Amino acid sequence: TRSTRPQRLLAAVQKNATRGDPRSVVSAIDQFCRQKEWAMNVGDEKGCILDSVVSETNPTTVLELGTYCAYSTVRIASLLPPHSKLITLEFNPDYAKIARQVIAWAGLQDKINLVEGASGDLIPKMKEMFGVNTFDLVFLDHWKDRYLPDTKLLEKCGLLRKGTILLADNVICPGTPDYLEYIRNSPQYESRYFKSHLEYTKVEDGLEKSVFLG
Ligand SMILES: CCCNc1ncnc2c1ncn2[C@@H]1O[C@H](/C=C/CNC(=O)c2cc(-c3ccc(F)cc3)cc(O)c2O)[C@H](C)[C@H]1O
Ligand SMILES: [Mg+2]
Repeated sequence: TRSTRPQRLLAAVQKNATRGDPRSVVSAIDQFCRQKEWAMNVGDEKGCILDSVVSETNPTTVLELGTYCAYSTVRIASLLPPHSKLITLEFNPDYAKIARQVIAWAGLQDKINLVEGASGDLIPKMKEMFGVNTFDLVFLDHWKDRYLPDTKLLEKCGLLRKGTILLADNVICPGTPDYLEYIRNSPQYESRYFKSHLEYTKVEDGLEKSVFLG
């Protein structure tokens, strides 16, 4: 049977990227998506904004919602200080399988915990599963209608602390209107919009960075 796009993306990584070199994995995926097949990775333009937020946050504990092919997973983990942890949640086993291989090619297995399952089920288990107290940074990039419920769940589970950063992809395209409305009007958050473009296109999109005020 015909291969899937994530399988072809992985093949491009294994062909064009250097084992153990996360930046070459990121470049290989961007090249594949620009030259061969579009895929819904945060991409190189928004990726630079992601890099700057990660670098200035210098997080010890990161949560990513929606791994897909692990493009942003690798991008984030490559910037983390030693002994820091990135937990990424992916409920589709086929994508998880591809993502694990991309992460392995980048040589970042020691910094990344990919957990298969739905965020709604796993977020309440973060403390018991990983001894996480609170997250320093959360990257939201899963189904767009799940950003708001999962943010409220993170609050309820006490996984956010004063200063925790939430960074949300696609707040314009495809759009996350209920999340934006909530986070921009809540006295518990200070938000800022970083205007950019939908990955590999000229369509407007952007990232919303929100600080939890506690
Ligand atoms: C109930 C489960 C919730 N909990 C969950 N728990 C765990 N994992 C979850 C959960 N919900 C989803 N996932 C996983 O995360 C991934 C899903 C990612 C979704 N991303 C988009 O839909 C998107 C679209 C466009 C786009 C823009 C313009 C276009 F024309 C076309 C496409 C661009 C973008 O940058 C985008 O990120 C993965 C596929 C999916 O298995
Ligand atoms: Mg996205």
